[in-house]
Amino acid sequence: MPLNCSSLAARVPHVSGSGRVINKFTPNHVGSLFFIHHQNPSKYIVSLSNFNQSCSSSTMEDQRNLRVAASEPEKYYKELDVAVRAVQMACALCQRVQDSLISKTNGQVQSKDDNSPVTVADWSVQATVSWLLSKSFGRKNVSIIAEEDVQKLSEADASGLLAAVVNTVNECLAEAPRFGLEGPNMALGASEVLEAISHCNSTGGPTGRFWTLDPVDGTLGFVRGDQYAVALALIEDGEVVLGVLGCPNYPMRKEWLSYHHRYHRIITKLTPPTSESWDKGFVTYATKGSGKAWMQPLLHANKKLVWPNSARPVQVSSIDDPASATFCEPVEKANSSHSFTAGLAHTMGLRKQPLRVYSMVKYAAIARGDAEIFMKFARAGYKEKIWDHAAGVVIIEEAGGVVTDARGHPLDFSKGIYLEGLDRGIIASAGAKLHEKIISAVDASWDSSSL
Ligand SMILES: Nc1ncnc2c1ncn2[C@@H]1O[C@H](COP(=O)(O)OS(=O)(=O)O)[C@@H](OP(=O)(O)O)[C@H]1O
Ligand SMILES: [Mg+2]
Ligand SMILES: [Mg+2]
Ligand SMILES: [Mg+2]
Repeated sequence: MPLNCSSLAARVPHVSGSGRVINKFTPNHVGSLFFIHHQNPSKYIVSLSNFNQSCSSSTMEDQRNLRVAASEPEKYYKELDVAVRAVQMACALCQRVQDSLISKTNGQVQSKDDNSPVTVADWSVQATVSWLLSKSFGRKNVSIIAEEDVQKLSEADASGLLAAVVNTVNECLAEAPRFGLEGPNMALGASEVLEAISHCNSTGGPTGRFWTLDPVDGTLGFVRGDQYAVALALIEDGEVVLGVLGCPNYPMRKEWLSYHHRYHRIITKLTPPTSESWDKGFVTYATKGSGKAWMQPLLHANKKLVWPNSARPVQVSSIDDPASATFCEPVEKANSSHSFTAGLAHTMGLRKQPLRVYSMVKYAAIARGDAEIFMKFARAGYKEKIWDHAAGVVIIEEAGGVVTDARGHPLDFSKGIYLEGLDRGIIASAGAKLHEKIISAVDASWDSSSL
């Protein structure tokens, strides 16, 4: 079989036509140069040996990468690959549901016991991702902690809601082949959908492996037509080892991030759909210890895109002067004290207005260099949940940033559902220098605060 771009691309999920040149193939390759991204070198090597081609590396660094890749296959490759595809599918699902929520306002938003909102999208994403992980890795090998449960869906008067969830899940899973995943042979029934949701009943802890999923983070933003995220992470022996964040409404012009509430209207009126797939939304991801974080466009946003999807690296901002830094925080005052962060901003000499954005999109904004600081100080007694942070933490760290609690201690994902022991609040920043300044500012003002 001749080695050419399409035959190799068919075997190597992340190959694209726009990466860095790392190899010349000789003697029989078709086309003079091949372009490849670096996040999957091990697969790449497998393909080369299958084809029995010789290759010459273009730089010393590439030769080193190739040797490393050949001797040490990338850990969590398969998990990352499935997780990225599943989050891509979840983003497609969410966009469909958000469009229908906004155009119809037909009451598909429910309230949970704590009065927080939940929608068809939250349950449907949880069922879909749970089903896809079980399909890919075997149900008994997959443990998941996720936000939603089936209680409300199982109530006697919830048959309409359950039917909407079942439809939404099946509509999404029918698209699985386009994302390179296997869907069900026939549409799932209500009991299978409920089973997939309630399979997410892991309690986490310090040993073993489990996934953590926030099917829709920032549900309030979601129902308001604004920012939200789909967050999936894998935790092994208490450490987040990979994270994937889908941010379907993230504008490629970062100034639009702060246009919340009016965002949806503006983005749909001012930017007609074009062939440019980067106008809005992406999936960002990283594997612990890789030193790289990636971002790829949403597949469904551009019907012309098929898997393998292309990715590009993301990096935190190099700004370390607070005067030029942008800080982001939750939109809702109830979720984080705006007055305390305003005081910190003043003390540190931050000049810019806070960027208030719903959901873990804030983590994505730091990872891709659109903001430098994220601060969250929840009211005393509120316990942060692991699914609200796990994916964002590993992505920021691999993009070059720092995430700790507001005392400077790492977040502890080994204690079950909650980030037990979290001190004061959460700080993420683009680098150690900025980070230290924030922790010092918190130290200086904590005792006089009412938190
Ligand atoms: N009282 C209180 N204090 C602190 N945090 C809370 C609180 N209530 C909820 N939550 C969690 O906040 C998640 C959304 O967080 P955000 O940072 O995006 O806040 S905001 O929506 O921008 O205000 C939100 O996630 P989702 O439920 O997935 O939307 C909640 O897990
Ligand atoms: Mg959440
Ligand atoms: Mg949620
Ligand atoms: Mg919620």
